[in-house]
Parts: sequence; structure tokens; C-alpha cells
Amino acid sequence: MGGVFIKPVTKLGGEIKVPGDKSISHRAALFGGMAHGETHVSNFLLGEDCLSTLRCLKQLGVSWERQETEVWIRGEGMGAWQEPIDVLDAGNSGTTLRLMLGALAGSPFTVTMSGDESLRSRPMRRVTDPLKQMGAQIMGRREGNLAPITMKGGQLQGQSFRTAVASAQIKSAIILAGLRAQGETSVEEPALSRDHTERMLRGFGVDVQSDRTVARVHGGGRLNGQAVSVPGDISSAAFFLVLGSLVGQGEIILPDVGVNPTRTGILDVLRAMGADIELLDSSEICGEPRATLRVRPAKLKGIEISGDMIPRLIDEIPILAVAASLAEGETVIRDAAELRVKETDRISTVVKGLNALGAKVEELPDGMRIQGQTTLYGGQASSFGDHRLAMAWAISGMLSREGVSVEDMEAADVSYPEFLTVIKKVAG
Ligand SMILES: O=C(O)C1=C[C@@H](OP(=O)(O)O)[C@@H](O)[C@H](O)C1
Ligand SMILES: C=C(OP(=O)(O)O)C(=O)O
Repeated sequence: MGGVFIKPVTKLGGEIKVPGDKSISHRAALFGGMAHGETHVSNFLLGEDCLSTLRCLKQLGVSWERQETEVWIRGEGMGAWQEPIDVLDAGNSGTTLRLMLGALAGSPFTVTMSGDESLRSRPMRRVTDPLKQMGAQIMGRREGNLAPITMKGGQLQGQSFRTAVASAQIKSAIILAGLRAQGETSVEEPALSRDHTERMLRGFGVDVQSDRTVARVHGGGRLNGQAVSVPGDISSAAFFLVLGSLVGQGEIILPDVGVNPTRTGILDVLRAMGADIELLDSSEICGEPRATLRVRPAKLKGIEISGDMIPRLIDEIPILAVAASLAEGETVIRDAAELRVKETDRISTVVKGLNALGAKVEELPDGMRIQGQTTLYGGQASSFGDHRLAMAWAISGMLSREGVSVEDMEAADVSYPEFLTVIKKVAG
């Protein structure tokens, strides 16, 4: 099918309300399904990934209703979950699959979970191994590493884990299993990944202790239904922070964006590169900080991104690479091998895609080296079904000389269904 052509822009302006945060929407629905009593989620993300979580909950017998972005979940506790009569399909969503496995590890029934072709190629032993050690019986392709995954949950024993990578999905799966295990469960990660699980479980009444890179829970914690207000997704806002910095004219206002410090690496890095980004009207609601972001044009310069900064901006690296190709000087991204196991191998796809548009990017085993001040001439780019690539190539088209035709632009529906409508509006 032909691509969607995105033309260059020379000015832009206006206010963009990005949709609800994907990570927080997943957790609000899942924890609402685990809780006793009603949970009301407002500003739920209507992206395919979060709808997958709702669909899986329904298959487990959890009743919920949705009106636009408002979701009401009538939780009866996890003991009320029923053995599903079909495979739970997580679609394109690693978060759905991995957090569901953690939540289901203590359920005394058999469940099979799967997903689309991309998800069925992503590593699952990082979650199935710890859950097996806690007592779940798990099988899957490639020794339990690839979905479809079949699990028979049951009595779990709390354990202490140290993960090889900083991953909120691994951390969350272990914590959720720990809620139903005997004794204490702890998980230590090499760097702090997003802490939405820890924050939101506290909001649902669970005692979660965390000390930077270590989180711990005791079994038997009870979740009570809550009202959860979801802030705007900073990972979606990132596309407009880059666009607003690099198009020469106009400012963009992004109201009510989540600015959880475990997710604001993109703000720190863009500002260090010279971006003019202001935070206005800061507040905290439901345990999550949020603010209005205002971005104005600025000259960007290259930067080194590595170490503990990487988990704080892991999903923003595709769009950061686009910014870096138009900044002055060189940008080097290291310690980001996790990118190779996202929806696509985001090191290889970003390097090849950007170079095809005129950039000069060298692939590194754990990242990339991007030469600045190149001209993005434009051309063809494929998302390969990866939503973050689709949107990064669209922004590249708006910043290019001749525009970009994006193959499989529909992938953006995974996290931002309105994306194309919004960029047309903001470009005037
Ligand atoms: O926990 C989450 O909601 C997510 C965690 C991240 O993955 P890892 O933490 O596994 O790297 C991120 O890439 C994903 O978009 C959402
Ligand atoms: C990797 C991502 O999500 P998930 O792991 O949930 O598929 C993402 O949103 O970039």
C-alpha cells in the first residue's frame, strides 16, 4: 500500500493536547481489574496497546465500561478472575503481555498469551524466568522466551531478584506476582526505570517500599478501587518538542503532560542541547507530576547520551536521533542495546531510515553516532509496523527539504491514533 506523504513545514503554532500516557493507562486498567470496588480512569489512552489490556481483562471476566476516554472498571479482586476460554491477545503491546503474566502468575488456572508478529519476536524469559522461580509453571517457544506463552499459575514464593537490564516491565511483572506470593518479593535493577507501578499501587492502597533502584512488596496486599486521572503522554509530546524546536517559527503549547522524573530524560537532554522548553502550571495528581510544556524554536547542538539517562528516555530515542541529525555537532547514544528488542530493532531501523533520508548516522552495537547539521532531503521511510518510527519519520518529513512518504503510517494507532490529524492542524 502506498505511503502517506508528509510535506515540509516552515511555520507552526498552536496548542496540542497529547493523549493519555500509555504506561499509566495500562496500569490504571490492570490494577482496577485486580482491585476490590470501582476504578474510574479518566483520559485513558485509546491506542491499540491499551485497548489490548482492556480486551484481556474482559476475557478474564473483569467487567468494565468505556465512554470515549472515560473507563469504569468493576473490580472484584483477582480471586474472581476466570480461566479464559481463548488465547489472550496482547497485540503489539509488550507492556500488556509482560504485566499480565506477572498479575496472572498467582492465578490457579491455565492461560495462554500471545500477540502480533512483532511481539512474538520479543524476549519474554526476562519475565518468565523470575515467575518460574516464584512457582509458576510456564512454557513457550524457544524455552519459554517467545510468545505464545502458556502459564499455569499457583502458590508463589516471594524472592529477591536483581535484573540484568533496567526495565519497568520486568520490575512491574515481578512486583505484581509478589502481591500474591508468600513473604517478601524484591527487585533491584541496574538503573531506575519508570516508577508508575510503584506510585500507582500505593494509590490503590498497597504498601510498596522503594529505594531508588530497589522495590519491594509483601504478599497479601489488597487493592481498593480508585479514581485515576491519566496525564498526557510525554513520549507522544516528544515528537512536538523536537518539531517545535527545529521549525524556525512559532511556538507549541502542550498542556497537562506527565513529567514524572523517570520519564523526563527527553526534557533534560533537549534542554542540554539548547532547546527552549518551559514548564508551566506544574502540579501533582494521583501521585504523578504534570505540567504544561511550551516549546519555541532554538538552535540545537550535539550531545552524549548514555548510562542512567537511557531508561529515562528509552522510547524517545528515535525522535531524538532525528533532532540530533539537525543539531550542530555530533551526538553519540550508548548503553541503549535495549532498543534492539522493542517493536523493531530500533537501532538498526533508525540508522538505516535516517541515512536514507540524508542523515549521516553510524550504527554502534549499543547505540549510534549521529553527525549533525545534515540536510534531511526526504524520500521514503517505512515504519515496519513500529509506531515510534512512523511518527519519527512523519516529523522528519515536516523538517525535510522535500517531504517524506511514510510506509505503514497506521502503526501510529498503537499509541497516538490522532497523530496525523494533529500534525496537519499544527502545520497550518
Ligand atoms: O512499563 C512500561 O509501561 C514501559 C516500559 C518500557 O519498556 P522497558 O521498561 O521494558 O524497557 C517502555 O519501552 C515501554 O514503552 C513501556
Ligand atoms: C516499546 C514500547 O511499548 P511496549 O514495550 O509496551 O510494546 C513503546 O511504546 O515504545
